[in-house]
Amino acid sequence: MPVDPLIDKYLSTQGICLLDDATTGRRAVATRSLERGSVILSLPPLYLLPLRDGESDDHTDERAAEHPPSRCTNCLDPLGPRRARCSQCHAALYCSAECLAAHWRLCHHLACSVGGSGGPVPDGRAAKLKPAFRATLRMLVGVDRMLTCISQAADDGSGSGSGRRVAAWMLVQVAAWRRLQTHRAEHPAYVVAQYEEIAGVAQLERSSEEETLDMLCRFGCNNFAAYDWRSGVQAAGQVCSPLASLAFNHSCRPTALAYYEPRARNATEGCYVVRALTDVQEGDEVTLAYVDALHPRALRSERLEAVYFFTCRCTRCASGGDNDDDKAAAAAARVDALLDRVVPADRLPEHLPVDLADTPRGPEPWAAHVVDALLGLVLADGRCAGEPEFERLAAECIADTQPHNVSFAAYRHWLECQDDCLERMSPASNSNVALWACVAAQYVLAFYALAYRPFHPLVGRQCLRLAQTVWAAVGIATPEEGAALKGVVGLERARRLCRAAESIVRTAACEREAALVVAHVRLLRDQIAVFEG
Ligand SMILES: C[S@@+](CC[C@H](N)C(=O)[O-])C[C@H]1O[C@@H](n2cnc3c(N)ncnc32)[C@H](O)[C@@H]1O
Repeated sequence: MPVDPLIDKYLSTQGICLLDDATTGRRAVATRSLERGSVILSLPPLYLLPLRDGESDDHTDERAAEHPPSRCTNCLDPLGPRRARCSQCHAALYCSAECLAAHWRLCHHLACSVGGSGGPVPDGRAAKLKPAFRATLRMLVGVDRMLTCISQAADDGSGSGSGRRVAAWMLVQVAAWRRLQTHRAEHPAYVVAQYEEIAGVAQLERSSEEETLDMLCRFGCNNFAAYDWRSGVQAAGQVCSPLASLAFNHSCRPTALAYYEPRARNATEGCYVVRALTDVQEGDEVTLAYVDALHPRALRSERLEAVYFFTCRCTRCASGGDNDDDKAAAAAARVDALLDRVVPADRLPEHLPVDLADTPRGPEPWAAHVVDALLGLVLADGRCAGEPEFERLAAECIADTQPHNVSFAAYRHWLECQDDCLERMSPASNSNVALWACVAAQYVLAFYALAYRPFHPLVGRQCLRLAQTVWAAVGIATPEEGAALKGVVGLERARRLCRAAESIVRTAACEREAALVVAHVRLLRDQIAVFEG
């Protein structure tokens, strides 16, 4: 059934359509084949909320203080000395005059002066609210203002001389906003009580309290986090992009990836971008991961049920095993079952390099084999024929492992070990620290490759991290340790990892992130080339 003429038309130009689905409401299906890395959607969000220092994207941090704005309203970069302030509302802050101009053209011309010059949140009123809810209040007032301005300007007739222009993307986003699910009845009482508190402070002129509560429920189960492209793990803002929320269902084995791109390709303004993580065939569903695909199934389900109010029916969670038609999904489900295993409390410490006194021999064969298969696939050197082949090989590599080797607990252990070693690594440190860092980084890469798609930017970034760690280790190793290092992961491997990192981030990462990773890769490859004469 058609959803909305505007939405249907827009999506058809992107190579997808929305189909009714008995389980999920609607699902986005490819109407032509979409190549890995291709942009499926690139649309400015209806609203982008920069988080302030101390605020988290889920607003659960009760200690969060109401700090002054710390990030640019347009690109989410930290505000530096070149900061610029909108001269009309005096509220919107930008990292530069360029961002101010881009944001004005994009949408600020529309909503800037509405509601006086007091900024997006009514003066003084925000102070009545617990700090943890203030980001939601700012989002609520901001989205309400955008919706009002867009409908008023559309009624005026765009270009009518009021200076307000309604762009096509705004109408598409508003049409999608109206169709988003609220899951109102499923919100627990304590969440509704929080929303009532926020609605009471916001006092939106054009929306009743009921409508305001619906808006808050929509945010709760549809908004996305925008990550800082430098760290990739720290939320820098919250994105309200209704079309992306309406179109894409969740999968623990998603076919696409979404991120906020401050200056998207062919545009000066920020867009919420959805890109294919793998080749998508005509008729296949395009999905995103609403939760971390590396988390065990129980943790993923818990979060999906608590925040998004559904029981996941994705191919990975619904797969019955070997008899499935979708062999790759069955392999992913087998990997899932292994990652889910519980480690007896007394087993994990055996693997901890407690005092880092022992020289590591290298990671266990399964991890080295998974990394080899990954490099074979990405570098297309004939050692791994394609993604299904990679998934089959990866599942085989870990089939006979023990829970203390392959499980979520083991992943957490190696991640902590990597971070710990990297922090301690210096030219003066015991060079075993560097060797352990290489071992840990290789394990982490193997886990990423198992749980995310091989061309996921996190996999690319970890390839770079491992290559950088090897290079740092070379700098501080004694000749004997150098020999041990070769056994762990040598410079030839580091070179291959560099090529893989570049290829992966060029496929699906945010452009700014990809540019940063590529610059690091180039530097490292030059250093290795000089070292080897
Ligand atoms: C952001 S919306 C996605 C669009 C939605 N299908 C629609 O028609 O509005 C999220 C909602 O879609 C449904 N959904 C998304 N992914 C799902 C999945 N893997 N399993 C079951 N339901 C899902 C749930 O009702 C969820 O609350």
